Amino acid sequence: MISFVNVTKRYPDGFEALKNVAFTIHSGELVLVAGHSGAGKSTMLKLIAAIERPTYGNILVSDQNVNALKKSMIPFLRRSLGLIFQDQKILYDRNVFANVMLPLQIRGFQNKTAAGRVRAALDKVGLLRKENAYPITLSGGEKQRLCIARAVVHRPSILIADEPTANLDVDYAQSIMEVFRSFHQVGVTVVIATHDTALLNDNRYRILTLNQGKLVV
Ligand SMILES: Nc1ncnc2c1ncn2[C@@H]1O[C@H](COP(=O)(O)OP(=O)(O)OP(=O)(O)O)[C@@H](O)[C@H]1O
Repeated sequence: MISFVNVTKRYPDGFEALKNVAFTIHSGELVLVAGHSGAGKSTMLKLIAAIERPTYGNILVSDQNVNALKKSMIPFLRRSLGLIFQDQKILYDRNVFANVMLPLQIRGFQNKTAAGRVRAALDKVGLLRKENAYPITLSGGEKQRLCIARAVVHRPSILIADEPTANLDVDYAQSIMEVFRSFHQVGVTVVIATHDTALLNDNRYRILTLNQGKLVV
């Protein structure tokens, strides 16, 4: 579960990106976050992951009060999260397998266990055939799948994605959404910020809409 209780985020320059925002996303839900450019979508996702901290209000993620977390506890919060942000770099000097392996190596997994998990993650996103490929040879959609595989390889219960279908054509965007839906179907909570009108017109999804930092109700 993710809960925002009257959350305001003011950046150091004084700009209020979120104003008194309150909502709850229940475990296992798939929710889209919509709004104009600058509405505060990325800020909302960064607050969930404690990449940014709120100025006022409380944020609960899986029963943890994120604002009360000491810096040293943030890695424990992140273990339950899979993050797909635009600025996460793919390593071009390693193949697909090694890119997805990296988060597990950092967490100290044994190679054999880790290799099984990497292949399971690549299989889920449809990239198993490309495990030896170098990222330079992948299409935009395949690179996005690589980022998703890397985000889910430690089996998080919550997936957070910022504009995961940006710059992809309609067919690729739909297939990326299928990947997110498949995680949702096995009980993962999925939160996706998007501008994608095709997605936002799909009435299967609950949508949280932001307008100038306020939640539209
Ligand atoms: N570190 C920061 N310092 C100051 N202002 C910031 C910072 N990060 C974001 N902002 C401002 O906060 C507002 C909301 O930004 P945010 O990135 O959350 O919007 P967004 O809805 O994700 O926009 P987009 O769709 O263009 O990505 C914007 O006006 C942005 O300029």
